[in-house]
Amino acid sequence: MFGQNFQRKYALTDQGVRNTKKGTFWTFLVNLIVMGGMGILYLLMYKLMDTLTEGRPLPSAPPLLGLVVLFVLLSFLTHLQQYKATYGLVYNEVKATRLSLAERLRKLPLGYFGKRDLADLTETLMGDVNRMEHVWSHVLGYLYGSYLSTALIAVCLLVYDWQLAIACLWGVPVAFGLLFGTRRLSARSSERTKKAAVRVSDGIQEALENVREIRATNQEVRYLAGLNQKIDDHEKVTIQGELGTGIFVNAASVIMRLGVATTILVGADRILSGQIDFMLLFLFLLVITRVYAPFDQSLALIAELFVSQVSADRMTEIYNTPVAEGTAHFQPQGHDIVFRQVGFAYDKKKVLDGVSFTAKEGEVTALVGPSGSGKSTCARLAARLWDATEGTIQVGGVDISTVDPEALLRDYSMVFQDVVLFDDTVMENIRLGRRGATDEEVRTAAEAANCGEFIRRLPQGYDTPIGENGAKLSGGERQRISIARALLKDAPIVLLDEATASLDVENETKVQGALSRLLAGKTVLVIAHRMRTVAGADRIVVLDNGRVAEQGTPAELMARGGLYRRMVELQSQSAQWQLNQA
Ligand SMILES: Nc1ncnc2c1ncn2[C@@H]1O[C@H](COP(=O)(O)OP(=O)(O)OP(=O)(O)O)[C@@H](O)[C@H]1O
Repeated sequence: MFGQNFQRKYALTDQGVRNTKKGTFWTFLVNLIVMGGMGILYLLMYKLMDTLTEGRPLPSAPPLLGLVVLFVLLSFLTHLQQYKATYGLVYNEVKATRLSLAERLRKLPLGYFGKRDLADLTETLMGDVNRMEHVWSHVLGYLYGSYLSTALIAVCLLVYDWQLAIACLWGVPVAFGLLFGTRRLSARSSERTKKAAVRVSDGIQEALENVREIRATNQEVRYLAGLNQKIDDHEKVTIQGELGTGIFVNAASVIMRLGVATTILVGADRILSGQIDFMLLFLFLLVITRVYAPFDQSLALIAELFVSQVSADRMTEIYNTPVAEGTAHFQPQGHDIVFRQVGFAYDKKKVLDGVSFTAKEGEVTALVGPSGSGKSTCARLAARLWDATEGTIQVGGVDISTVDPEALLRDYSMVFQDVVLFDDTVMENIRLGRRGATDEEVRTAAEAANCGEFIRRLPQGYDTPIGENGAKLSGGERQRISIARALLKDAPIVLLDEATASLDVENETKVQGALSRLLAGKTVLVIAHRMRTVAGADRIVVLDNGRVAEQGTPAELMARGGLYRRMVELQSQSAQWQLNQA
């Protein structure tokens, strides 16, 4: 019952499965003990009836009182344990699940993040886990515990009097059948609601991220109208979904309660024909109230279970996506990067084909080519941010597809155009380059990256918080911080993606000074659009439409008169372009 399928179905951790078992056991016990309470009531009634009809003396109070006290005590203790095993333990499950999902996401190949965007994944980590928390704490244990206790009670009733038992229990399978029959409908409407919710989060995130562009193009009214529409759609499908589920749950509950009427009818008929006495009918009526009580609650719970299946599936999908794996033991002979007949496709679109080149240790290898020719893709593959679909990439003679990405990336520093900074102090943002670096080492790296001067001007120097994604810094300052990080890491391979593209002349000179310190003696793979930047490279690989068009030293390529030369000439023409020429 609680095997692997169960675990996957409800996206539970191993501990979560153990907790659910405990919750089920205690719910089972609680239901039986409460049923025992009904037994005491029945006994009391039986004795009273004897007194009234047969004139027997009233039963002695102490044993009955003892029984009641025992019942209260047992009931209290089992409820307490049930509470602990469901609500208490499950709150840890939420934390454990979020951590294990985050851990899994950390290891997934970048390609996965193209399939599910940020808002979608945030919705899983926050919304879906929250929804499942309610299922784990309020549903699973109760439901499975109630299944077991009802099955046991049903068997006892059937043995005792099968006709009355059928009269009182027939509604249970019919009600459940109705809910299970409409399960697909609930799941589909829940999926619609979920998609609409993700569209709303996407819209809000996009609006916040692009607030500058929206204002600059006077699109506020149009954009907000679009967002409003998404919110209205979400509201509509949510109401439709809840209405649909509500109708089925209430119908199932009414059907189940019809069992009381049939029990009375069958019971009355059998009393009249002298087959049973009134006390037996009374016993069955007492028992069915207890059988229905947990199931009444369960019907709503089952509906919730169906609706929440979409959330569980979205979490399980993360667990089931294969992670980029490999050996943690990475000991290359040197750090030459060798591409051999590398091919790559994003989904089905092939963007690299038969790419071969070597970026040697101690040299700067520049990747150039028209926009969309595959330069950034090559850099991503070189760091195993994605895996090549054809050919091999080696670093120091080791095929990188066999190396654990985390172990591999210890040997890489990356400086990209879009620098990512965290909402923390300058000091901690640079220290990300090498955890455990001393304050002094951070300062030395910052000075070498020409950061010292602007950091000293900040109100609290190195201890100044820089806002979300470094909002309080200029483009050049952000880029120099990322170079300081790379200097601190001092990895043997440096990947540079158009690092100086968006800077003014003064900043560019400062960044370039910092870069030359960073690059000395390393294997450097640089993606550059400006031919001026790459004229000093040792080797240039020219990509065109996903293939290597030509490669060699800048002088060789100039002499060859191919694509590289054309690009150099085109850029020197455009360098003379001025605003008034438009
Ligand atoms: N995540 C992605 N999913 C799908 N296609 C992508 C993705 N990233 C890039 N591409 C496509 O792959 C091709 C190569 O892109 P790539 O970014 O490597 O080129 P590039 O030479 O670096 O371009 P640019 O100089 O404009 O940055 C392009 O056609 C691009 O549209």
